[in-house]
Amino acid sequence: MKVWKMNGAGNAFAVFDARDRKFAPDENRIRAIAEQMKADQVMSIERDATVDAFLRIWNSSGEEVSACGNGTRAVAHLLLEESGKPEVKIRTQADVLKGRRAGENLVTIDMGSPLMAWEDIPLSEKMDVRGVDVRIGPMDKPYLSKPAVVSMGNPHAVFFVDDVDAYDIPQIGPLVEWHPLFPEGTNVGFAQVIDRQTIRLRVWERGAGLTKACGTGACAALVCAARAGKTDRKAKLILDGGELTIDWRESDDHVFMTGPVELEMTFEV
Ligand SMILES: N[C@@H](CCC[C@H](N)C(=O)O)C(=O)O
Repeated sequence: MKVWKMNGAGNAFAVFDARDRKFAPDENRIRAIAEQMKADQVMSIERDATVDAFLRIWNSSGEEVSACGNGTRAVAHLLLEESGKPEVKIRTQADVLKGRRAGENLVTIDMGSPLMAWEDIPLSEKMDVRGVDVRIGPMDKPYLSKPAVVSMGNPHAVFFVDDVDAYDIPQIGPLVEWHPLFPEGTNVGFAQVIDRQTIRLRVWERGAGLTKACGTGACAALVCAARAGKTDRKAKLILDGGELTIDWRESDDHVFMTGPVELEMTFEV
C-alpha cells in the first residue's frame, strides 16, 4: 500500500492509499502510526463511485473524525496531480468538498457553509453562539471567557485575544476541549485580530493537541471574526506553520481555504 507523508501549512499527515487494499486500523494502530510518523492526523483515501475519493480521517489520539481542512487540501493535491483534472471532489463524513489548484503547491478547497445553530456545533444546551458561557481562570475574574463557536463540519470554539503568545495553550486547550458544553469535544482557537484582513491564530486541536496549523480552525476563526464585525470576510490567517487565505463568500455563504501543501515522502508498506 502506498503511503504519503504530507503537510498543509505545517499540519502533519500520514495518508494511506486504501483504494485497492483494505485499511481498517483500530485506535491503538492509529496512535502508533501517528507517533511513528509524527502526524497530527492519519487519513485513508478510499474508492467512492460518485466522487473522486472518500477521505477517512483519524486524529492522532485514535478516534475517527468528520472533517480536516488541511488534510483535504493535501489529498486534493495528490488527486489533482494524479488525474490531471482541474477540480476534484472529495467526500468526507461531513460533506462533499471540491478542491482545485491555486498555484504551484497551493490548493483551494470549497469548505461549504459554516453551521451556526447551537445544535449543529453541537453544544449541550441552547446558547448564543457568538459568545458561549465558558470561563477560564478565577470565577470572579476569568482571564478568558465567551469563545465564539461554529461548526466547519467539526466543532470549533474561538477565543479572541490581544496577544496569542501570552496564553499557555497546552494548559488551557484541554480544559475547553472537553468542557461539558461540548458533548463531542471541540477544537479550540486563539485568534488575535491584527487588522481587518489579518488574523494570527493558534489552535489546540481536539484529539491532536497544539498543531502548527488547523484548516477548519482557520475557517472557523475567520467566520467568527467576520460575523462579529472584527474583520472583512476575506483575510490572511497566520499560523505557526504557514499562512492560509480564507474567503467567506457572500453570494453563497461558502468558505474557501487556500494554502500550501508539501509532499515530504512517499513509500510502500
Ligand atoms: N487539522 C484539521 C482538523 C482535524 C480534526 C480535528 N482535530 C477535529 O477533531 O475535529 C484541519 O486542518 O482542519
